[in-house]
Amino acid sequence: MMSTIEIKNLSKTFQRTGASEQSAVTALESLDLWIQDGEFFTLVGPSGCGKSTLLDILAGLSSPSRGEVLVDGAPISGPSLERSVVFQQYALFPWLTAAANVQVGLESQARHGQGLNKAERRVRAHEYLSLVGLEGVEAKYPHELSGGMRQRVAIARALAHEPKVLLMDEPFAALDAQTREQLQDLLLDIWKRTKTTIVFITHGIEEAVYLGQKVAVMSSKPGKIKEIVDIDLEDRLSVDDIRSTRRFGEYRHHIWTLLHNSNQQETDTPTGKTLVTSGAPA
Ligand SMILES: Nc1ncnc2c1ncn2[C@@H]1O[C@H](COP(=O)(O)OP(=O)(O)OP(=O)(O)O)[C@@H](O)[C@H]1O
Repeated sequence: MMSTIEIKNLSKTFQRTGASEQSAVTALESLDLWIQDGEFFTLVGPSGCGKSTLLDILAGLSSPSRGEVLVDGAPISGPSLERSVVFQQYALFPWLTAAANVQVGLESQARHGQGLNKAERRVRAHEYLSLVGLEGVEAKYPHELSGGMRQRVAIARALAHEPKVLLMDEPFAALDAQTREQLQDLLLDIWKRTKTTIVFITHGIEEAVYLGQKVAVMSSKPGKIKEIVDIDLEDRLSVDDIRSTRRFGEYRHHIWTLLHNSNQQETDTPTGKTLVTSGAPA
């Protein structure tokens, strides 16, 4: 089967120029990952381990120092509407209405002759605002919306042109706990409906376990994948309060242990299954 994203031997080094000398920071070192088509893949790791660097490379905003990243077999050569990004801060255009913000990617497609006409774009924006639970806010400007609503608009905008991959860099970190949980459920619901491949970065172990089919645990200095944990839980949306179940707690604890014990070589898995230690398929 064709994988959507293959990361092979990826390294990223930043040059730093100080007052007297040049130094290099290795943000990512020899990373291998394989993210399947339609997978919900979460990444957790300590601050500075290279999560955003990896996402920027996947987005085509930054290029690898070594190694390669392939999407459906083709190397990434720059940003593309096939890979949408949602950042922590609501990167909406303040001078555009919610509907116009959602249409930004659609207009870009139309300029390249592949898109919808104006009336179709308006309908599509309405559809995607409804999908994120924001019917009726089409004409509102970002400053008239709450933080959670703005992030919903950002998700609608990222999805409206139907990308293959959704890249999310701590998208819910700035929200209050209740809104965050609502948007987690909304995202799971959208993922189930659209089967878009999602790569989701978070600081939150619980968030990673709740959302991910796989959780990649990173270690820092230099940034590496420490372990990939397969999360074998029921459909989160069909179980009441899955976060309180024993199994959920075991996954959370296992990942917590990985993050807090950087010298640890092996750990037992919550389910007794063998953990995958590299992202590459066997
Ligand atoms: N443009 C840059 N120039 C120099 N160093 C950089 C640059 N971008 C990132 N780094 C360094 O690379 C390392 C990884 O940074 P990155 O932002 O990817 O980490 P992160 O895991 O996303 O951190 P956080 O969780 O705090 O957002 C850090 O040491 C950082 O200082």
